[in-house]
Amino acid sequence: MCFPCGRRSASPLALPLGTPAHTDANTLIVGAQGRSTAVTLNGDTLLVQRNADKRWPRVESNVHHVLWAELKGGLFNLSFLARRTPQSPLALVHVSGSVRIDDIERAGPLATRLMDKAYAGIKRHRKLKVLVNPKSGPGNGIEHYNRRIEPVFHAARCIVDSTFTSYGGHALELMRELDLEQYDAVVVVSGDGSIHEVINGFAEHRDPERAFRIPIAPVPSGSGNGLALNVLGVQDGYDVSAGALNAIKGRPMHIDLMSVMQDGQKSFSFMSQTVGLFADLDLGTEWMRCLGAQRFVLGYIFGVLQKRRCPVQLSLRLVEGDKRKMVQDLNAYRVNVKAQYTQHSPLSPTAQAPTPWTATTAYASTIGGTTVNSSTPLEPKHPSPVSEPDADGWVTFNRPLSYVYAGKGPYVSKDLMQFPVSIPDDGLLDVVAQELTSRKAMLTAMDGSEHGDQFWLDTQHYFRATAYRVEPYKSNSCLSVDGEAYPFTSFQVECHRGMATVLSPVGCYQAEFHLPEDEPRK
Ligand SMILES: Nc1ncnc2c1ncn2[C@@H]1O[C@H](COP(=O)(O)OP(=O)(O)OP(=O)(O)O)[C@@H](O)[C@H]1O
Repeated sequence: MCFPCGRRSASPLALPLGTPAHTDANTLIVGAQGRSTAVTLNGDTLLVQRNADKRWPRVESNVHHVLWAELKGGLFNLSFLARRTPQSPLALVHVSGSVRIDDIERAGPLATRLMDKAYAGIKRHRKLKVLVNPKSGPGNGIEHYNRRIEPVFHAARCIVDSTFTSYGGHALELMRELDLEQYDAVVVVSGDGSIHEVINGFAEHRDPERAFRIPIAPVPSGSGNGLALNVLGVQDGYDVSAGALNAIKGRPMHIDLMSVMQDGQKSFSFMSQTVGLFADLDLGTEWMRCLGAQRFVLGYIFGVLQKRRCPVQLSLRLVEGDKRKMVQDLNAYRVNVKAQYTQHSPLSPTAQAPTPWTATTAYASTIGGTTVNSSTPLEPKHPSPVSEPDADGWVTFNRPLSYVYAGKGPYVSKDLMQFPVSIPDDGLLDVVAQELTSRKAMLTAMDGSEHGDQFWLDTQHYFRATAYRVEPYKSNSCLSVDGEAYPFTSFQVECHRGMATVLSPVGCYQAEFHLPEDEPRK
């Protein structure tokens, strides 16, 4: 019999006469006549047919979505995640019932085979520290946790220690004191603000190096959910069940962190820092939190109509300024990481993710916007937007700005792939300097921003750098770090290679970005 999430099985019963026998060696009939369920494992495909369920009679899934399978006291129990349609979120399905006496000998080995495949190389019974932010996004974190996340952990027999955060800064305090022996991963049911706190809590831990080796698993319940989108991909980036599955089955992946030095204080950022238009819209739309990600779109339109100049001086320690080369580096990286990422690397608190990425081709040194790498002899079409480098290799951006947006990870929200060529662990951060341009051009730039199309705009200057500095020449503006408000004073950011760890289903950011087939947009 199949039960929706939460209901428990019937007691083991001898099946009545007349129950159909199993149809082939890979199929097991579970439950009593009339309400029986056929469970078939064929390669990696799990098929569950439950004729009594008129709404969802045929459930197909991948064996990697199996959370648990066992034969216990004559009952066959199976829990897994499946999609009702290819676009649906993952739903929890339970099958539980007695098996025929004749089939008992096959039921045990089938359960073992399901579990061996489902957890190949992955530790079972993960010990999870779960943080739930009740206030993130539209404020339904607790409901999501109780209805859709905790039942998945329960089905996978995880050992869960959960805390609902009570105030801003609570997650940071908990992570600062975290007993590192106790957990395999920290699961964060929130948006990016609570992840920012977890990172900074680890940084303040008495053993920060070990704390940063504890992988973070984002479960999206905020507005932007940048980390969840980058780790889970666009389809699953807003699916709390996919986030829970990644907490149970994901493998460690290194990510770079960025230190933000401001007024003698150091903090860490995992996603982004922005001043100008995007900081104003991020921080100025807090009151629209109930709208979820839509608040960013409305904030952008409002900001463009105001057309304010971003009052800062931007300097960078530049490594690459050739957009085409960046796309080529990204795709070389993706080929490499997919080959390196083993499906069977085990997860334990001390497990090592694959080593941080080293570019196979040396980075070009880029001066004044012109790449001086002999393999990509592109001539600049326009006067350079940056100065000649000083003795320490710093250049200064010399055009009026609408915004500066810097960070790691392609998506900052579902509607904006701001850093399409970002690589998780190469020690470089991406810096976007958007020139002040017409309102029409800025509104048009929204078109395709979910695919990163704005990357190709001539007025969008895109740099890869090891560090950058922002010096405001006015005081009345905003700085947003990972979506959190910071003082609007001078700051310098440096990239720290592979410093933190996240759980990932695939070992790299899940976002495709390629060279355009036709000419880039102007
Ligand atoms: N119980 C609470 N009451 C008030 N604020 C809280 C509480 N728990 C956590 N917070 C704070 O809520 C802030 C916002 O949370 P979060 O970033 O998770 O959501 P969001 O801003 O909607 O999502 P995103 O950052 O993805 O846009 C965090 O900075 C965190 O400090």
